[in-house]
Amino acid sequence: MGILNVTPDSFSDGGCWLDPGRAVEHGLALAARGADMVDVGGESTRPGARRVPVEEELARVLPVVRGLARQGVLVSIDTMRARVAEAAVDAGARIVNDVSGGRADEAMAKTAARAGVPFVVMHWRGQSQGMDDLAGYGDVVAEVVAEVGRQMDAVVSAGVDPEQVVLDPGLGFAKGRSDDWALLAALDAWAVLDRPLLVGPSRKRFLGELLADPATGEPRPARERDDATSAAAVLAAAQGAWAVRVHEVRAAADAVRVEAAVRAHRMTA
Ligand SMILES: Nc1nc2ncc(COP(=O)(O)O)nc2c(=O)[nH]1
Repeated sequence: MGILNVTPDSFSDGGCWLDPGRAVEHGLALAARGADMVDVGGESTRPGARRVPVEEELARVLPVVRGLARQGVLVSIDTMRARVAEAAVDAGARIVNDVSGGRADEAMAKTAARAGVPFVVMHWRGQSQGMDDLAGYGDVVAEVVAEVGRQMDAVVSAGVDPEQVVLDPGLGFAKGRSDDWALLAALDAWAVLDRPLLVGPSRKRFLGELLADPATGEPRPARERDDATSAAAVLAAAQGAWAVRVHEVRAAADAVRVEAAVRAHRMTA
């Protein structure tokens, strides 16, 4: 899943694709470089981000969703708003990716149900302003899986077809320093929910901290975390992830193809 943030303030690529024409070009480039789908988002979800008015979010994403869908790209809409999801599906989006898993907008689950498209339910504990202090787990893997399981039950009871649900551990969302690593190291724990898993490690803080400058302790800059992202992508693929959400598609797509080749060889050996 290639990331296409049409925002001025996303943490690693904010402002690059605000022009719809450039955004569509970049989405096509992501598809050409190996993305099976392109995730279009019009509202940054980085910690501390302020909400964007719905009209502004619509204005940012709809021309891009339309332009990409028209060219045959499988488009996912990254939004917490039912109204944006509905308009994006009308414009050709075929997946609804809601980082709040239907919790930020009570109309979202019914909208996703009506749209009849795959619905990503990500682990989320609250809006970006206070997200970091919503961390705090005893057993992060067990608790996150349980919380997402409950959220999946909630959207299914609102009418979403369980077969359409995709789950996501929400790396970087209400997670402390070691939580992201614990989750990435134990994706097999999600098998209990028996749903495809989307994982989003790309350029995130836990990678930056791992790669911090030994002299200064400064985290590696976000744009210099793509190699680590590709490594995380392989580890997710090796644990059976359905998809990995990344900025630098070519590197990650090539890396997971290596993993698939090794896995295929093992099966035939
Ligand atoms: N399903 C899903 N969607 C997401 N959307 C935005 C971000 C934040 O990263 P960005 O600002 O680089 O898009 N991360 C996720 C994620 O981990 N999973």
